[in-house]
Amino acid sequence: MESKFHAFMFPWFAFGHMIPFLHLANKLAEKGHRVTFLVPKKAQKQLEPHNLFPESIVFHPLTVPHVNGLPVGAETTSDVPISMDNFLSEAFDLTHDQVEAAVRALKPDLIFFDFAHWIAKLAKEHMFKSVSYMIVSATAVSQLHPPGSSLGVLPPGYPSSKVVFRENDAHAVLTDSIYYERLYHQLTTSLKSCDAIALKTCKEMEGKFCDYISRQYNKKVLLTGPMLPEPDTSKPLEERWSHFLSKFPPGSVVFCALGSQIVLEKDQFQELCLGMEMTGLPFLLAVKSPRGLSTVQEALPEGFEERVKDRGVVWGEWVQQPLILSHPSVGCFVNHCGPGTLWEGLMSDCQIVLLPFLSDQVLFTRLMTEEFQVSVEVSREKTGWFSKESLRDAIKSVMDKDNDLGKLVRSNHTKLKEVLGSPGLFDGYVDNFVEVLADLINVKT
Ligand SMILES: C[C@@H]1O[C@H](OP(=O)(O)OP(=O)(O)OC[C@H]2O[C@@H](n3ccc(=O)[nH]c3=O)[C@H](O)[C@@H]2O)[C@H](O)[C@H](O)[C@H]1O
Repeated sequence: MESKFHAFMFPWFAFGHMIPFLHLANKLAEKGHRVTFLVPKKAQKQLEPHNLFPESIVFHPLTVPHVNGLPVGAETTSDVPISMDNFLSEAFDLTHDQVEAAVRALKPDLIFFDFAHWIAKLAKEHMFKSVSYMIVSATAVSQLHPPGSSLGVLPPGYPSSKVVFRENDAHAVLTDSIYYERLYHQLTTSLKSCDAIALKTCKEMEGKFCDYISRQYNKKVLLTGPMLPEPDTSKPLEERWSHFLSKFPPGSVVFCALGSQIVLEKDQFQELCLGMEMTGLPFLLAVKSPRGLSTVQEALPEGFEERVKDRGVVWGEWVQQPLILSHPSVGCFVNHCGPGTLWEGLMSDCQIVLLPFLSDQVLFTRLMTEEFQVSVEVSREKTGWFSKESLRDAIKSVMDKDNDLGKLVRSNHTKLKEVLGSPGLFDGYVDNFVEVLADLINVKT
C-alpha cells in the first residue's frame, strides 16, 4: 500500500465553502498527499490564487447543468440571490454522473464533501471512504432543527443551556422554507451516511459540541483545527487604508465587516451607518451595497458623509480583512460571526462585537458571548431589527476603558487567545487528523 493518499474534494458551490476546503487541501498537499478538487468551471479561476500546491492539487472542472429557475450561466451562490439557492442546489445534485465519471477515472482513496448527500452511497459502490467535512462551527452542526420544528426545543443531551436560539432569532432561522427542507435533508443524510465526520474546529473551543455530534450520529468525529489560512504576505495593506487608519491613535478605530454573503435592506444599512456615527469613534464600515442598489454611496443617510467625513468611511467593496485587523489603530471588530471571520477576530487584539444574521452565526455568537464571554452581542428586537442605539451601546461597552463588561471581555479574550495560540496546537490537529484519515483508509503515513 502506498504511503500517501489521493483525496477528492467536492464542496457546495459557494466560495464560503470552496475556500475552506481548499485550505484543507493545502494542508494535505503540504504533507505530500494528492487532491483532486471538483469545481464549477468558472470558479476555478477565482480559486487558483488560494491553491498553494498546484502540482498536488488539481482542479477538475464540472459543468453545472441548467435547471428551470436558475439564471443561464449561474454556477455558484455568488451568481444568484439567496432565494435561488434552491435551484442551484438542484443543479449541484445533477452533477452526480460527472462526479461518478471522475471517480471511475481517477480512483480516489477518499472524498471530502458537505452538501452532496449521495456521495456516501457512491463511495460505498466504488469502495473508497467518505468524510463529511463541515466548515461551520460545531455548535451549528449540533443543532440542526427538523423543518418546521420549534426552536425553543433542545435536542436530548444537548450540552449547553446558553448556546441556544431565543425568541428574537426567528429572523435568522427559516426552518419553514423549501430551501431549508432541502438543506436539512442534505446535511443530515450526509452526516448519517458518511464514514467519518470532520469538523473545522478544535476541542479547546467546541469540545463538548464535537462529542455531542459524535454521539448524535454514532460516528467518529475528526477535528482539523481551525485551518487558518497562511497570512498573505504578497500584498501589503492598500495605501488608502493604511493612510486612513494611521491618522488615529492605537486601538481607537471601529472596523465593521459582515462577510461575503450578508446584504442588508436599505433601512437597516442606514441604521448601521448611524449607529457607527453615534459612537463618536473613527470607523471603517465595509459592507455590501444594500439590496437592489449598486453602490453604498447612494444609500447613505442624509448629511451622513459630511458629518463623518474626517473620521468615518463606508466601503462597498472587498477589503483585506486580516491586514486591517492587524493594523495597530484598529481596536474594535464588529462582525457577523461567520466562522472564518470570528477566528480572525479571536486571533487579533481587537475587542469583538457580534451582529449575527444567519442561524449558524447566531449559535457561534452565543458560544463566544455567553460561554466564553470574549465578546458582546448587539441586541435585536423581535422582528430581527437592530437599532442604532443598540449598536452604539454594544460598541461603547467594549471601547470605554472603564466599562466592567469591556474589561471582562478583553481579559477573557486575551486568555483564550493565549490558549489557542500555544505553539504547535493547530499543527498538532492537522498531524493527528492526517494520521486518523490514513488509518481510516489503511494507508501508512
Ligand atoms: C460557511 C458560511 O459562509 C458564510 O460565511 P462568510 O463568507 O460570510 O464568512 P466567513 O466564514 O467569516 O468568511 C469570510 C472570509 O472572507 C474574508 N473577507 C470578507 C470580506 C471582505 O471584505 N474581505 C475579506 O477578506 C474574511 O477575512 C474571511 O476570511 C456565512 O457566514 C455563513 O453563515 C456560513 O455558513
